[in-house]
Amino acid sequence: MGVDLRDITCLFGRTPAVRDISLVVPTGEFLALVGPSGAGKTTLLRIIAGLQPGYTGHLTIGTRDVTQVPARDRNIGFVFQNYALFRHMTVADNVAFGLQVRPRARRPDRHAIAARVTELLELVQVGALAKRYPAQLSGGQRQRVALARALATEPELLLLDEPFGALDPLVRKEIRGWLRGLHDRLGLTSILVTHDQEEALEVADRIAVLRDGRLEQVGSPHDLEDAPATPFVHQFLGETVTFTAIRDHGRLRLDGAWAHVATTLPGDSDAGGGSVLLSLRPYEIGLSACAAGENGAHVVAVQRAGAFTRYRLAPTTDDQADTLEILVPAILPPLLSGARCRLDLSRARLFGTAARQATTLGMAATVPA
Ligand SMILES: Nc1ncnc2c1ncn2[C@@H]1O[C@H](COP(=O)(O)OP(=O)(O)OP(=O)(O)O)[C@@H](O)[C@H]1O
Repeated sequence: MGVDLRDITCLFGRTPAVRDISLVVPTGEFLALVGPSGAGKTTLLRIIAGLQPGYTGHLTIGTRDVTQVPARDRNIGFVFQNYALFRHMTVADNVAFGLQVRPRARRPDRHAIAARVTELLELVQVGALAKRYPAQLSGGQRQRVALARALATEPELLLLDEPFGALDPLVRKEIRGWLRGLHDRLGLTSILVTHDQEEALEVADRIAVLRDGRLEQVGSPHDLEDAPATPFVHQFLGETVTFTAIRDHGRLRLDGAWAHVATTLPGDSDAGGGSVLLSLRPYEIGLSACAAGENGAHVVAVQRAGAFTRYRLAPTTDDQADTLEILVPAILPPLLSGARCRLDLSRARLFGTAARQATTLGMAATVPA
């Protein structure tokens, strides 16, 4: 069941928690909602769930305008981090609960409920734990049971708010891969709120980045990495190294402390002036030995970091304030501390001050540098 949000705004007092968000989540998609704390992720999820009154705009789930439809009639499954299981009920009773509280006309009989519970517990791989109480389960098992409970009423839309937040990283990694498989097998539409960018990049078809209640960008992990709409999106999804450059008749030149360092820069499709932000992942910067007479960056420190070598570089021998750290695959011949080198920044995304457009080298390569 797809979701269509149109011009959704939600105020708490006079403070907007969600501002004018329009977003379509097609049937079958796995969407991750990410953003800093307070960005409005939970509020948006609660609006879709029907748990958040007082918003404006239009919300369609499937083909139904549900703006005025209460939560219990939306046929949605929820799993929240703190959505504790009922402690006094067994695992099986917890999962059966959603079916048992249905009005008599829509409630399956006792045998059908028992069969459904068995099927769901098998599905989430906790079939042997049906008679246990929540206190007798591990965190990962509890979240699987919470998921089985959410799926009991056969929702077509699954909303997950930090469902794995309390789990240790290894269990978390395993359970999210498993959740993605379940989503595909059951043909669900899922929306996952997460603080964990890696989790979002790993499981989601598309990621919606929220900031201050606004939708900053929505796209596939690939889109967001290759063509982030704003520096914020690029920085939010991973570590970055940034430089400022000046636009000068279709060419770029670095500004500030790095201006005189030998550098290969990306092409620029904008022939105007002004300054540009160059943003790269630390492992996207290339290092090579300087040509004779070139003014290279200074290698201040070299340290092996797993599959990478971590270099600390400075623009001059006595500038310690502007150093930057980059990662280079450790299989490349190492440069020694004290060496001088040319920087290859050609993989940078460019963010113009006016247009806020991202350009990758691939997109800009048709324009002579
Ligand atoms: N019931 C409420 N009353 C007043 N303000 C609220 C309420 N719920 C949320 N807010 C505010 O709305 C904004 C968005 O909150 P929300 O919980 O949606 O953010 P979030 O992105 O989910 O944050 P987190 O990642 O920390 O959970 C925040 O500024 C928050 O303080």
